[in-house]
Amino acid sequence: MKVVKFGGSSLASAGQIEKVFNIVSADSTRKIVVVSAPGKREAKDTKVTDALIAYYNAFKQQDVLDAHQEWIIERYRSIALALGMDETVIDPIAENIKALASLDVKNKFTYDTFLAAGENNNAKLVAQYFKAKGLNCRYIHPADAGIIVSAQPSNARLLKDSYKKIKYLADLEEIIIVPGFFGVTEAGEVCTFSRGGSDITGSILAAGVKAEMYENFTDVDGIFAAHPGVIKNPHSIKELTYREMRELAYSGFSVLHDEALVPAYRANVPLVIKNTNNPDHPGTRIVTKRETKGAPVVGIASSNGFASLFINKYLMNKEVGFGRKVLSALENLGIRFEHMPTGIDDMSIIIREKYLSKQLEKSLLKNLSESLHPDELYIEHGLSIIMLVGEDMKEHAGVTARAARALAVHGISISMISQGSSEVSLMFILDEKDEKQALRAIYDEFYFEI
Ligand SMILES: Nc1ncnc2c1ncn2[C@@H]1O[C@H](COP(=O)(O)OP(=O)(O)O)[C@@H](O)[C@H]1O
Ligand SMILES: N[C@@H](CC(=O)OP(=O)(O)O)C(=O)O
Repeated sequence: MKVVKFGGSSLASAGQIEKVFNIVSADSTRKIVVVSAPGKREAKDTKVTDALIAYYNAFKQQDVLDAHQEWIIERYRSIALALGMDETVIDPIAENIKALASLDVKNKFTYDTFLAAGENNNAKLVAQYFKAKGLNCRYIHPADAGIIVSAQPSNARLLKDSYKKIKYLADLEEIIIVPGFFGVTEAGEVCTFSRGGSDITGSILAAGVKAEMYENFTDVDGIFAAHPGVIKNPHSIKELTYREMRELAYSGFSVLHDEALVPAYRANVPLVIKNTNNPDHPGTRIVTKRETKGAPVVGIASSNGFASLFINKYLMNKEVGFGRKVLSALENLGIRFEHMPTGIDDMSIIIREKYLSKQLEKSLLKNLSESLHPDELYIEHGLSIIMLVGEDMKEHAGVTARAARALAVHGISISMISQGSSEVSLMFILDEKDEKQALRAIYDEFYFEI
């Protein structure tokens, strides 16, 4: 059996839902369907999830709510009517959206309950439509599917025991329609994964029922070798390993949530990214191991919003415990870090700017200055990372030199270079203003080999 997940772009309108129906009914092994909330119909449109966030903010500020509620209800109404469904199917959806305003604003799961309503109502609507079209299907709430998660609002993690329950879904007769993006805590509270988390639901269910495949449907013909917003007509990748995808998802390939890889990978379920608008295209397969050797660089990702904490002290390499003191200072302030390129006498800690408030920054510099007495200590903002990814990079000499030369030719200066010992990825850290040009330069350098 296959688990199929349809993203918001695949469910944004009646026309899209019609395509989803055709895809599901074309293959009788597609038994579990995970749906997102209606997404954008065109670039400037608003996703239902974002409209629910705006609704929640108004609710929290005790603002007027009617316009927010109406906009969301209207999204579902226009879809249902265009699908030829009876107007009354909207009644329970409208009631549910309005009832959110009676939740307890102080409950830490209220925000998640608002957001989850986007997928929950959509899954019910889709199931009703599929049924009316003669498909033997059933809506199942994540609590009944067995998706039980830790009580971390907006950042849920599946509790391992959940898999014991989830596997019963494999024995059900009907096609199962499950809303993505959220689970419930042991106390029964609705708790979402982080944004884009319907991909995680699909992966969990695929692992739980030991699916033969997890098909993730979106609006592109698979994963491109670089962001389509920066590179015109980028090369589409036929096959990627889980490790490569993990690196790419981490560093900016927004097409798949990076946490969605683990469940499918551990259960050895192959994952395929496919296009709802072009379902005959084979898409991109994500596999545990590649059969044939690949090009040195299979994908190039980039991401901005990084800061670098720079510490220099003469004879740092001889000072026992130096690194521990740096990491303890970060830990004590609850700051997570991403990378740590080092030299003999210096060390840089790369941190996402969103996790470094002005106040934290001040405390961090003060603590480090007192505990380390460094020669130099400062934080640089406005950095981007460019990540070249490929498991077979280690077998090709000169990848770093080629990438660095491509940047030099365009006059782009590199702040730092970092490569882990597994050599799956090679990272350049540079000024945010150079990010797009750097991506184009490196893409052009490796383009013909990808
Ligand atoms: N390397 C990449 N390959 C393919 N798509 C990418 C890549 N990087 C970013 N994207 C973007 O990701 C989008 C799909 O992700 P998302 O918006 O989450 O879709 P969905 O709503 O279907 O879940 C694509 O439309 C594309 O613009
Ligand atoms: N609707 C949620 C969850 C999700 O996964 O959506 P999508 O599949 O459209 O990325 C969000 O926007 O974050």
